[in-house]
Amino acid sequence: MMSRSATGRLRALTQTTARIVATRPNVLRTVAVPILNATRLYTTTVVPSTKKVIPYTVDKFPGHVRNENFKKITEQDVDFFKSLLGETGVVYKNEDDLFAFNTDWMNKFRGKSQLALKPKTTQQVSAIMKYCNDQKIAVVPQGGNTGLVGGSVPLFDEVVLSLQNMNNIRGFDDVSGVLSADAGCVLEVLDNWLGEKGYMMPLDLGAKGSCHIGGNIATNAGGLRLLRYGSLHGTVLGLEVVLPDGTILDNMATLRKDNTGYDLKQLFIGSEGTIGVVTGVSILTPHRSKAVNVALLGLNSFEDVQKAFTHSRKELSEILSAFEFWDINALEMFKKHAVTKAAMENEYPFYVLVETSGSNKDHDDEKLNNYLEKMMENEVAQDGVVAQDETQIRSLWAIREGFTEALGKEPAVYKYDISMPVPKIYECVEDMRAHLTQGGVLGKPDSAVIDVVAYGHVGDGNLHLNIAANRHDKKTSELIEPYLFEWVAKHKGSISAEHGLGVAKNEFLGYSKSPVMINMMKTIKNLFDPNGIMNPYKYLPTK
Ligand SMILES: O=C(O)CC[C@@H](O)C(=O)O
Ligand SMILES: [Zn+2]
Repeated sequence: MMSRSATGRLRALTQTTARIVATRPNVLRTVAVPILNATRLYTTTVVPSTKKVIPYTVDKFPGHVRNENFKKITEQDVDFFKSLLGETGVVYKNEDDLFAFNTDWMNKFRGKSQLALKPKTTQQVSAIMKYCNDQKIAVVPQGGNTGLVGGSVPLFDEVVLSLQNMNNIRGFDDVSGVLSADAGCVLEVLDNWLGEKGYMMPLDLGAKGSCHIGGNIATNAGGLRLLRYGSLHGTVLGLEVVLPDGTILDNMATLRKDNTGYDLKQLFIGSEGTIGVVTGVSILTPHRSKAVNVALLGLNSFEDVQKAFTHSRKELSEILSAFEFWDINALEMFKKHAVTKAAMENEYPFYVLVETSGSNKDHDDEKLNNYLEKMMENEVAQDGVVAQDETQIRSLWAIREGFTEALGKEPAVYKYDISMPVPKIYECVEDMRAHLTQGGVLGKPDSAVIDVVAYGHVGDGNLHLNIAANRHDKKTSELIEPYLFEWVAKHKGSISAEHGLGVAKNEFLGYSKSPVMINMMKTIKNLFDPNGIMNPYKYLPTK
């Protein structure tokens, strides 16, 4: 751990496990200090609890109307699906079993589907889609169901098409690093499997223990490694997709270069199951880094967060693999719900987590130490800890990955995932706090809003603004929306940086896309899905 004495010199702390400390400016060394004891909050399987009474989405967020062009499921339809998938591939009219398919993991959205299907092959997915298209049965493709905008659960009686039984690894080329897998493979399972071969998945999310690679692609999930490895639009080389009419689009390419025509796969990345079902993927995977370091810094202002970020790009350059931030409010929220010891002696308004990944430990250590030393010397950072082993690395990441689940334990939470120029990020948070205080819903003991907390991916200009509340009420909702979206649009940001639109953000698309663009999106949707059966009521504005 590093800390600054009153005289501005760096000093060793007097605690007991192991870390880096600066004894005087320019010299960093490892000393005995404690590491926090944070529990990992994300459970490996996120299953909603049936014990809680969750209101239906259509009751909680009124205004949705069932499209009566869609057929209601009959016993004959169920017989067809059973003949195709067998008894075990069909879940019908069993409230308990259907609960997990109807409810998102945050227990925020709940549909009324009576039928979930669990195909094992692409051919079965194709037969299901052909049947549903012919019969005009609405379908919601579902992966690990860890989304945050209600995109993977039905609203009314749409059939849930779960990819959970399609979880085979199809192949791996250890020269090119290209992995081919079924869409239902769990991200962490793929990452562990690749780990044994010295490779890793190019994306990492807090929900890795539950989310499916197919869902990641359908939502264009960003996550914690995007800064280093880029988005799925770059790493996905090929896709296998079943179109709404059952056609199998086999584009499982493994080529890095291919300039022959429109790059069709890109359309499906981030399409949230509205134009096809992703059933297979080939993805470029990087080598697993031999040397990984994680440092946590305490800072006084968001100005300093930005300075720390700019310096990290300059000083750490090619070994920088993540740069995440959170504010003290997020940390307090984490501590409220997790068993944890403080990572630092004092508290700071802001924290950043810096990760480096490289192939030469000595080289990386030296670079990181130089960077940290500069941050301390220049008073950009007020305090810092550096993880000494894998357990400590996981403990520091557990804080960053734990905010979502901690917030999920609050009575209600308004979640926003926005991107904008980095200097604007915290202005947005402060502005929202002032706006809610002025509006009379924040700041008093009986206020509807408990706290406004902020964290996110600084390197990607992506802020996760979360407003924890005692209840969802009209006054608070109307104060937040469309105020926040107008703010984002004014600063040329995006109303959904990485979580997608689903049923939570689709009506606000106009704040991020022009009418011309929205019309073009609608044309694409109609081209692929003229009957509109794929994940209806979501993604595009309905009003
Ligand atoms: O809870 C959220 O708002 C963000 C979830 C996820 O995108 C993250 O970065 O932790
Ligand atoms: Zn995120």
